[in-house]
Parts: sequence; structure tokens; C-alpha cells
Amino acid sequence: MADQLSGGMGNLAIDSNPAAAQQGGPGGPRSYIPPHMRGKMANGPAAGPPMNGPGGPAMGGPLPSGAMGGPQPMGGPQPGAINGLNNSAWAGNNNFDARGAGPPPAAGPGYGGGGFDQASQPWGARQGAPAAGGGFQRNAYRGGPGGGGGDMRVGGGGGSVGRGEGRWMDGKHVIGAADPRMERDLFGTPDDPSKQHTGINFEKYDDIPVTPSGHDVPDPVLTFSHPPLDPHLLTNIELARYKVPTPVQKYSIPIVINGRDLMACAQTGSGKTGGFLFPILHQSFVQGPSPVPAQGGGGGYRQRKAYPTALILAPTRELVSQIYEESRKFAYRSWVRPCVVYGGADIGSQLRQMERGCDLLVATPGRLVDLIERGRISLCNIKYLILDEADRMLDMGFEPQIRRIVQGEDMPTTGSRQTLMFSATFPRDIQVLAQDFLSDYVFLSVGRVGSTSENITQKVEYVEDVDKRSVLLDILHTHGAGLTLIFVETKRMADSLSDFLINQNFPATSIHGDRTQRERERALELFRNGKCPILVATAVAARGLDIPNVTHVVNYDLPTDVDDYVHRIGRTGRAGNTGVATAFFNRGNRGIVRELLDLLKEANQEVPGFLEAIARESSFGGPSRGRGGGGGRGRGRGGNTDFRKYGGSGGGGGGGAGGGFGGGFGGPQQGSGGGFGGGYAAPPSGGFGGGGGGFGGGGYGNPGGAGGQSWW
Ligand SMILES: Nc1ncnc2c1ncn2[C@@H]1O[C@H](COP(=O)(O)OP(=O)(O)OP(=O)(O)O)[C@@H](O)[C@H]1O
Repeated sequence: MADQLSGGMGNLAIDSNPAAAQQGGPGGPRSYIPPHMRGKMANGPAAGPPMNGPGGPAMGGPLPSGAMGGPQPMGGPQPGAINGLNNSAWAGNNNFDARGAGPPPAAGPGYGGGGFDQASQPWGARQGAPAAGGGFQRNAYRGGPGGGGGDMRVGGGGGSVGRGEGRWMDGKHVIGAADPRMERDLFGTPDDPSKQHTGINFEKYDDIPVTPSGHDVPDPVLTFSHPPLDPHLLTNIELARYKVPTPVQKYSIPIVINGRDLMACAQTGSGKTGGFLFPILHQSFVQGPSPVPAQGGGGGYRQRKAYPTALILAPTRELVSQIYEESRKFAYRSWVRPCVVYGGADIGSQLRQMERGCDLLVATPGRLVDLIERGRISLCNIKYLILDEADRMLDMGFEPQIRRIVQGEDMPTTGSRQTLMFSATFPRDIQVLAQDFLSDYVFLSVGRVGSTSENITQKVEYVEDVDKRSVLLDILHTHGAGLTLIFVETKRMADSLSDFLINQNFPATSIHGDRTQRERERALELFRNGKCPILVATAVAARGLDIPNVTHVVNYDLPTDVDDYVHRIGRTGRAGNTGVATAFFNRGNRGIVRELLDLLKEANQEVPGFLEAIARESSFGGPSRGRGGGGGRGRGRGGNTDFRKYGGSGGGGGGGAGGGFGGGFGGPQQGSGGGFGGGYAAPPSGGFGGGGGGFGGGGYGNPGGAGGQSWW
């Protein structure tokens, strides 16, 4: 049931392949191994200890920082490898063969050899955490009414808490002891290349106009200071070397502390994660844990349910892992214990993690539904519900699962919890739908909704399909230092293009939904640490991932939805750093020409003449997206602001040409290139009629409805 649910509830791209993962990862009989990885995997991760094996890391989740690019021996990038990326270093590097059995030459002590074992230990084991010897603490989980049971972090049951953990005792927050080694692991060193550092344009974020709307919007905070923020949170923010809040953080902190719901739109890479973590952790540090209801049915610790107070939902495994790592930083030494769950990884180890305490849960929807079905999580204590990449979480693919989680279980209703939604894009129709989950919310727009950062230099080149490979090779030959992320539309294309690049002696790897979780982690790790500085990816890597030193994003295949383009190119130019994004455009991409054109103009980018010409000749109807225009495709784009300002709460006709703010929801989608088909015609209160069916063109939304197959 678990596997069926994970794979069959619509979260297919994300939670797919649990069976393969459980059968031994890359070596398992049902695992997919691309040809170029076959020899290598035998010596690589599969040879190491299970990533999530029993034995229970003290605190680390199934993707320990070492496995995902933390500062531990393997996780740290190889600066030499990155800096050595130039024309000759790549193309001429005949020693590199990602298909071969051995590790890449730059691997040093890291991957594949002896170094891997060390790095792949569960986090707690590597840190020598108490749990490493004896597994998880059987009596540690909070139990019994009032929360005064066995969890050492709450109620003051005596005994010890885990390393880096604090506790809540007698109504007070007791901060845990500092742990220098753990601090290094979590926060890195000042010049640590594996961590994102703020770039030269960080201060320019302040020039972006912020438009809050809703009544009684609290004034922004200007600094990280007490008040309003909890002093212990400030200590952790300082350890993270954040000096000043980004605009979205300046506003979100007081809005959430004042008890309001929030829908926040801010450009990619501008600190939205802190935008929700800071205020909810602040509140948690101040208020302490909620009492846990008495658990019926008795049973041993294995029957215990987790009762998180904060739930963060995000669309991909990699993104939930990243958010989890961020929450570990800012919850360090506090009573709040973060946990992460996602499909494709051993559910047993995730359950054991939760049994050790689970106050802030980061989850992909499919796996969460699975755990709810198993009776292992109750949502009755949720005070904060966060939908990161909110528009993605509420689109066709995820919406049924989100409704089930939010409305179909025991979560407090709107008004009794706080709901926060964050994204860089927020189409109008999704804004309308989102209302079901929000109560009297503040809408916050940093810049225009869906706009791109001016830190990204966008280039559009006219390239026919047959010429794409050779143009890509030219680009890779001339591109300087840094990591290059190449987006394609299909999983098959991701494999074939990465194979092609490897054959051309470029150190490439790929990430997409058909790869096992371990392969995905390995690909990301090799990319992060510069051993494979070229990553070919499907849309699975488009949202949220924060990888330092990505200097170039190539849209080898342009997406059919311009919002996807916004998120993809947002993998570069983050935290005030600069980056370049190149798109291959030809007449097959006419569908987004107008929106792309508007986007480029708005971000003060150069607009190639051919784009203007094709936009003119295009018969593709509808107004342009910007400046209050609705959606040419009926999605009724958000324009630059809160749709409530323009009246109406949904309804209106389908998105025909000329559909402004009044339209765009309620009718069947016009679709572009057969994107949506039918099944999207529900009224605002009713959800999408069709759910799974009707999605036929890879246009937008979850790549498959219930039971379908993902394309990413
Ligand atoms: N106040 C701050 N000072 C310095 N760096 C910050 C600050 N806030 C966030 N960052 C850093 O900026 C980077 C981008 O932040 P984050 O991943 O939260 O962006 P985002 O807005 O969620 O992007 P996306 O839309 O792609 O999900 C991260 O590396 C984060 O550590």
C-alpha cells in the first residue's frame, strides 16, 4: 500500500520508485541504471552502507548533509575541480569517463573509494552521536497526555537529549550545549565553497519594490534583532552568516508573528526559505510545544504517532531534503526537532527518525499521505502549514493530495492554524484556488509576480532542433568556471544528452524521475562538488534547489509554461550572485514567445530581433502576460499583484484571448499545444474535477495524474 500510494497518488515523479530503492538502490533488480553509470555504481554508493539504514542517526535525516553536499569529507566541493573548468580541462580530459568503473579522477578521497564509506555514514554515526551505538532511544518519543512523557526534549523527563538539541522544561526553553563539530557540519566555515555566499548584488534586493496587500499589514522589520526575533534564533542566524534580512524576510517575519496567513511571491534565490523558517521557529521557541493528545490503543513505541506542530510541504525529494537541512541550522540547540520524509527512500528509517521526535516535518505529499494512512502521523497539532513552491503544490497534479492532507485528515481548519504559501510564481487561477486554504491573508509581492532576477543575464538563441547538440558543445567549450545546468523536457532526452556529452568527454551526469533516489542523490552530489560540473536535468530540478556556483543554466528545450522557465533559470543568480541563462528557441517554442518577450523586457534583458518577429507573426492569441494582462492560455496569470485587488473570486470564462483578470478560472483550459486537456473546471470551492485525467501534453502541472506516468 505504501508503495502504491507513493507512486499512485499523483506524486509520481517525486515519490516514484520506492520499490527499487528498497531493493538495494542501484544494484537492485528493478533499479534503472543508465549505461554510463553501470560499472561505476558497483563501486560507488551501492557498495557503501545503506543511506538510511537502521541504527538511527541521532538527528540526520535520510539525506544526511554528507550525502547531499555538506561540508564533510566527501560532501565538500573540490574547488580545484570547479576552477579547472575550462575548455581544455573538459573536452580534453580523456581521463574522465563517467561510464567507467572507477571514480572520476578528481575524486580524491571522496567518492567511490574508501572515502565514500566515511561520508555515507548516517549523520549521527559520523558525528559519533549517542544513537550510533544503540539505535534510537526507545523511550525518547514524547508520549502521553500533556507531553510530559519520555521525550527528553519536552517536559523535563530527566536524562539527556541528543547532540545539538535543547529542550522545553517547566515552561522554559533550555538551549542545548554548543557542539563545534556539528556547527561546522551545519554552517560550514566562512570560506566554505559548498555553502552559498552572498554575491555582489545582494544589497540590490532592497531596490526591488515590495507590494503588500490585505488589511492591517504589519510594518517590515529592517534587521535581524530582538525584538521581535527570539535571541536563540538570532544566534543561529548569525552562525549562518546572514547579516540582514532579504525583502521577503523583512515582511514575512512580522506578518507571521502577528498571526496572519501569507501568500508570498518573491524572485528565485531571494531567501523565501528563511522567510517561513524564521517566524515559525521564532514562534515555536517562544511558545514551546503543544500538548500531545492521549494515544489510544496502547502498543509499544512503534505504535506511537508523531504530532508535528509545523508542516512544510514541497514538491520534490531534493527540495524537502534541502529545506530540512536549512531547518536543522536554524533549529540547532533548540527544543524543535526537524524531520524529513519523502518517497523513494526507506520508510522504516524515516519512521525511526520520527519516533525520536518530530516537531517540524518537511514532506513530499505522497509520502506524507502514506504515513498518515499507516497511522504514524497526526496533524491535529499543526499550527503552521507551509506550502513551498505553492503554485506547484496546488496545480493539477498535487492538488488532490494537498486537499486530502489539509482538509481530509485531522489538521486544524483555516483560521485555527496559520497557512503560509511561498513561490516565485503565482498564476491567478492558482491564487484563486489557494483561497480555500487561507484565512484573511496578506499577499506579498517582491517585484512583480513571476518576474526574474536581474542578476541573471538571459540570452535567447535561435537553434533548430537538429543543431542543438552542436550549439551546446560550442557553449560548453567557451563557458568558463562554474557549474552548468541543462534542462531538457523528457527523461529519455536527459539520459541521451548526458550520454552524448560524456562521449564528447564532458563530465556530465543526469537527474530525472526515472532514476533511483540514490542515483539522484549521487548525481546532485557529483554536480555540487564539481566532479560532474554539467548536470542534465528534467523539470524535477527546476524548483527550489540552491546549489552554489551554478553559473550557467541552459534551456536546451524550453518549457511550454513560462513560469517553469522562471524557476529553471532561477537555479543561477541566487543570493545576490550573478549568472547566465541561455535558451534555445525555435518555432516549436512559439507558445511562450510573448510571455518570454515580456519577461525579458521586464528584466531589462536584450531582446533578439527574431523573437519580436516571431511574436508578431505568431497566431497565438491572447494578451501578453504583464501589466495586468490575464493569461493568453487561460491560466489567468497573476499580473503583478494580488488578484483580490481586481475583484471576483474565480469564476469567469475560460482563458480566451483577451481574458483579463476576470477570466481564467472555471472554464476548461484553453491549453497550449494540448497541454491540459480537460478536467480543470472546478469552481473555487470544489477542487479540480478531473484530478488525474486530461493532462496530455507535458504542458504544466504534475506530470501525471493518478496512476499516470511522469515525464520529468
Ligand atoms: N538574509 C540572508 N542573508 C544572506 N543569505 C541569505 C539570506 N537569506 C537567504 N540567504 C541565502 O540565499 C540563498 C537562496 O535562498 P532560498 O533558497 O531560500 O531562496 P528562494 O527564494 O527560496 O529560491 P527559490 O525560488 O529558487 O526556491 C540560500 O543559499 C540562502 O542561504
